[in-house]
Amino acid sequence: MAVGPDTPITQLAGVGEARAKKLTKLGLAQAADLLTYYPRDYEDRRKIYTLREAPVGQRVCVAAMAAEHPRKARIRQGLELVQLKVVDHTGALHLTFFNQGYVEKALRAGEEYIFFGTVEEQGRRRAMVNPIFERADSQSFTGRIMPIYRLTAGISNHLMASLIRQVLPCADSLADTLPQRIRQEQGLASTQFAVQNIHFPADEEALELARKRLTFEELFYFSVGLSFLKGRREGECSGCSILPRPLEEFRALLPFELTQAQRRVMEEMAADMAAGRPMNRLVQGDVGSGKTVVAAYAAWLTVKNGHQAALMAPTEVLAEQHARSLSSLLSPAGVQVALLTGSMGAAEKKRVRTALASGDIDFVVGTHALISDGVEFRDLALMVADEQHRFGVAQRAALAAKGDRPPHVLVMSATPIPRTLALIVYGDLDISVIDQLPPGRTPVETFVVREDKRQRMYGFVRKQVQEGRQVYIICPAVEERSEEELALAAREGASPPMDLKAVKTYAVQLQEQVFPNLKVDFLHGRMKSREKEAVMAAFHRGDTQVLVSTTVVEVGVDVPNASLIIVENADRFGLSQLHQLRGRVGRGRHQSYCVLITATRNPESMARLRTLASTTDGFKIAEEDLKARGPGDFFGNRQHGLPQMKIADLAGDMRLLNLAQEAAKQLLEEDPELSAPEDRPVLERVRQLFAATPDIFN
Ligand SMILES: Nc1ncnc2c1ncn2[C@@H]1O[C@H](COP(=O)(O)OP(=O)(O)OP(=O)(O)O)[C@@H](O)[C@H]1O
Repeated sequence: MAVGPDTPITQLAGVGEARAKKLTKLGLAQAADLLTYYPRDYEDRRKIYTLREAPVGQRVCVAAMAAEHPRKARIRQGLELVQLKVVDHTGALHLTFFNQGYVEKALRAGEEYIFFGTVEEQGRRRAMVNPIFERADSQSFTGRIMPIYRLTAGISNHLMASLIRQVLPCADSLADTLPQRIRQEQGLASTQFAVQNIHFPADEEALELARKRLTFEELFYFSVGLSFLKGRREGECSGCSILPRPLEEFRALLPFELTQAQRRVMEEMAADMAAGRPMNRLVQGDVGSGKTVVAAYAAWLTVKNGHQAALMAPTEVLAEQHARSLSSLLSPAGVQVALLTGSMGAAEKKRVRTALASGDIDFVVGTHALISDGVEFRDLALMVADEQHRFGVAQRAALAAKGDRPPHVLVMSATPIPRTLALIVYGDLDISVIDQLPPGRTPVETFVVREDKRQRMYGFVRKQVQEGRQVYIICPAVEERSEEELALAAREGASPPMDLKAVKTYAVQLQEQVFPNLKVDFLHGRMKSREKEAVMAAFHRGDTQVLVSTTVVEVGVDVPNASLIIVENADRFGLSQLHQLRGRVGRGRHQSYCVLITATRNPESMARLRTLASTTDGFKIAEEDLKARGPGDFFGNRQHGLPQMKIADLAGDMRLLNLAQEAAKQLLEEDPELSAPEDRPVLERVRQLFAATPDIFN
């Protein structure tokens, strides 16, 4: 049967109904899907050893002849094994296959095979368990560089590779969608060559060429799509024009001088908002760099121009804090600030909604509830969102559809994102970076500590409190662990989350047994909004000295008098998250400390924690985190509304990204509508790639 790009996988050899279901889970339904299911890694199986030379303990290929008929034996119910001896002119090797009954018939005495597996020494003899094998004259899976694929239970790498081998011939019928001139300029291989060699590379050089071609292509189509998105916005002149006002007028409201970086970002925003088209800007800043005041400035400008502004915070705790501080900052300037969160009483919510619709409230601060149905604005001209909100393309489009014209959008990110990644995830946004901390901050001293130092650490807590400071103790609470954290813990082979300190129990225990003379309180995400508010307010006032909490204090919480943060089970958190947590201290004039407690013996986990202890540069930490966890985990399964990358390695493909962006720009300058015959396939590919992104073409 000839396989074409749209041949269903069920027609491939080796795929029954059960396997088809599993493959569908991986997004594989037809031949074309397999062609773009790129390997995650490769294994060099080119060298074929003699039995004597094969190194012990490594996965290697050996060539040998079956010296006998395989012997099958049933050990017990559910356990069956096949054994045989293979030989070459240098020696012998004993093979054992568990539960692979077919081997009995697949291997024949006197025939030559290649076996791939780990050579073990069993006493004086050499052995291999469950090797992969094929006839010596075949060399499909041995004797070459083998692709390693992402898999799912019930689908082996061997099977995946054999499926891809079946569909590879149809790569020949693929048209090359990259215009010839771009291919030539960039020195790129053809589609056929690239697809063939990304799966089954002839050698390292061919693999490199294939990877370059496919990565470039992916980044190129992505860049073209983003240019369309941006271009559409720039064509929209319907944004609300916000007239600039002297920065000094706003500065006069503040108790401190703005940093140079804050001023620069404020000017960038003001220029965007005055331009008559909607602003779409991402403001990044390390922890404590003073992002709130930048957002406050945008809101102040908007309101002073007679429009409304909204700010969405990632948690209720933070929404309350922002509402409080922004209200005290901006009300002297005549700005009416209100809070709106999901758990407020119905009557209260109704009152705020009515006031928003009538325009009595100028600036509303809330959680995600703000963009839920039923919230109407008289004249919303600015939306400030947090990066954690997944406030991607789709959400922005939904919001734009609410009013008469799209509002200005400011996305705040407390997680410094490496620049490559920011370009990809927020590629359709302009980016500003607050790369300076307010003056007078001393870096937080960070220590990685083992359980046996616990008593000393409690002593340190008492000392800090005696000096008038306050302390956070963070526990990863069972019920609040995200899937991301669970996956991370599972990967590191950590025990199930039973031993984790549950917040409430731990707080009570500390109060009664460890700090009877201090005031200890606790906070977690499951508490009622009012309770949370009361706990945070008491901590802000300094009534509580030790606050035991889950990561609800992770982002944004600002209590400058707190000088010590202790993180229990620190190895369970991602690096960027720990950096955020650490950012809760060191926000005032006092020398501050971060203590990371861990019981882990895993060297990688320890290395990660030490990285954190050695630097306070959030961008450096984010890069390490990205390297360790990969972009998928780094962002969780965050929907940003833009296409997923299949091959581009976001941490490392900066140079290719630049080339691809340049090429995209040049192409669109030459042919803005992509209407020339050789450019039309580009348009088609971009359409497919961005099929799920609302609003890109129309
Ligand atoms: N230019 C400045 N000079 C002095 N203090 C400042 C300045 N800008 C902001 N601050 C203060 O620094 C603290 C941190 O500011 P803010 O809460 O805005 O940080 P952030 O960037 O949101 O950090 P995080 O992401 O950690 O929440 C606040 O107490 C704020 O009042």
